[in-house]
Amino acid sequence: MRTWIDRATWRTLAGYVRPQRRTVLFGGLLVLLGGLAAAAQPLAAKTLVDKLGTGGVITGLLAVLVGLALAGAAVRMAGDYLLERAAESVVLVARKRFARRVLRLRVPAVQRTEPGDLLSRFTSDTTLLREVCTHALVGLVTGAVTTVVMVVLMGTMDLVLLGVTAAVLLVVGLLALAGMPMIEKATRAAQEAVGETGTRMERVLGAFRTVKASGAEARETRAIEEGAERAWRAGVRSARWESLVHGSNALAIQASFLAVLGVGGARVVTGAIPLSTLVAFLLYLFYLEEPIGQLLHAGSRLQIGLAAVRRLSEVEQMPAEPAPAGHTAGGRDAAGLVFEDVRFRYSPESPEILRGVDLELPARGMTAFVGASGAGKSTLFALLERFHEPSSGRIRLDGTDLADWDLAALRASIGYVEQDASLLSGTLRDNLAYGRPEATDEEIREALVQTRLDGLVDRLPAGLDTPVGHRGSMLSGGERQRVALARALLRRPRLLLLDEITLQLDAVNELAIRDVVTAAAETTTVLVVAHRLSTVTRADRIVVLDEGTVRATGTHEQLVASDPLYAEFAATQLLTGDSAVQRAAG
Ligand SMILES: Nc1ncnc2c1ncn2[C@@H]1O[C@H](COP(=O)(O)OP(=O)(O)OP(=O)(O)O)[C@@H](O)[C@H]1O
Repeated sequence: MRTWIDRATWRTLAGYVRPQRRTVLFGGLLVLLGGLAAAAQPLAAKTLVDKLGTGGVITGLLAVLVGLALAGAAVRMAGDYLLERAAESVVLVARKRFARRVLRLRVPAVQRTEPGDLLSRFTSDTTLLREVCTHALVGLVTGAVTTVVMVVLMGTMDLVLLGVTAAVLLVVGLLALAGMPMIEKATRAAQEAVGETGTRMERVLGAFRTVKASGAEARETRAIEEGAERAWRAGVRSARWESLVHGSNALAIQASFLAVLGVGGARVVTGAIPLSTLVAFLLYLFYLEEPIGQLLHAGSRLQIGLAAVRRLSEVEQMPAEPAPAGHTAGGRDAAGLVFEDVRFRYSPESPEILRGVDLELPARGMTAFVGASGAGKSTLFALLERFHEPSSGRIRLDGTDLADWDLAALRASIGYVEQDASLLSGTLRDNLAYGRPEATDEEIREALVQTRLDGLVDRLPAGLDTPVGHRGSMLSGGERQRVALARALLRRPRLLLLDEITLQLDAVNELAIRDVVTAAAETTTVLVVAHRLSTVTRADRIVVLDEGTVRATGTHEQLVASDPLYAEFAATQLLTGDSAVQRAAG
């Protein structure tokens, strides 16, 4: 059975339980002692009945019985508490491990997943671990040990009756073995459906206005409801198998009871066993229901947990970036960059996006990348951040291959403003200081003035402490861009990557931002993806990308004179808007 031999799943499970092993062991021992105290009760009862028959004094024995019951219950309670505590800790460990792993995942790995699904694994699947790692594992051991002890004790009393009992119990065992994998399968299906529902929900919330503007509310509601119903159906399927497995226990015990009563009664009549043995045997049968129930419950919980562990370990096996080494800040000077025959495709099946990029960029100054949509401009930036690795060729920063840089040190050198500048929910201050939490108020204010956001901050009700909403939805597109630029500048980068940041800005702000970027280029290596003529004419050099290769490099004037295709591109595709900028400047 796949369930029992899947090594990765067991390894992950063991990883969650290991930190709690002492508590689990001790708690399990207490539960076991409680079970054994219960197991001793029928024996004491048998002696009591025997004593009653011979007219002996029973007060001492009665005290032992009460003492056993009380001590058993107390020990059991303490054991249960310890196991519950360990169970919560197991969930905590799983959540921490999951969070650590997710944040270290490589960008392409995350791009292939759905955030809603990852979220459901983080919140829902980890919760399913609560019982599996403690109660289920302990239940398996204590249930098995108590059952064996009881069976041995029953065997010492009468082997014939034990044979009758064993035959009936065998049926439960077979039923349970058949049902267990079905529980795991149904649980996994239910959790997968929960993940799909989460994905669908995240899709809606991520584009809430588009959903409304497209009138897609009913369609999306139906899709989410269908996912929820699939989860319900699988959950019910699991419940059906669980109740079958658990219910078979009571049925088997009752059937054993009747069989033992019949066979045992006959044996008492023939004098093969005394009445007290039959009474004790029947009592054992009833006590046996608990450890067997424990075993079955543990087995089914284990199946549910294994389904969850399997989903969590799938994420553990996704490719991750190396763990951060000691953070080395690197130098402060502008960075020199060299691309050597860089080729790249997003996946083995996808077309080659960069097809041999050769480029040498000096430290300091602004380089503008221009080219048709899809030429690979943003992809080049993604390679610099090492979100992806080149398929072949090398990129060298300050003479060192990017692959040999400590990832944290490399990223600490870079300020990156993406095409769709992402803000995080939180306050404006959180967003500005995100790349450099230790930035002082003075530095933040300076970055605000540079990016012309000081006026906005003065207008906001709580100034820098105003929440910006989910993904910055309470700011305008242009404001988001400028916050992202201020955030990048605050990092004091050696290499500033700006992906189409002026597109959403009005003339006044564009002019201001251009000045900031030009000033930054005096001390920093600035690479911009440019769509405006005004940006390229200010650049120290322009790199024309054409279908993944460098078509030409030079200044605007040089390229207009030497490259008819660039001249045409500049005339038809670069946005001018210069008259508005000039007016603003004037
Ligand atoms: N994660 C991805 N997986 C697969 N293909 C991708 C991925 N990201 C981008 N692409 C493809 O790679 C090509 C280059 O994309 P890139 O974003 O680098 O272009 P660009 O020059 O920046 O274009 P634009 O000016 O429109 O932003 C495009 O054809 C795009 O469809």
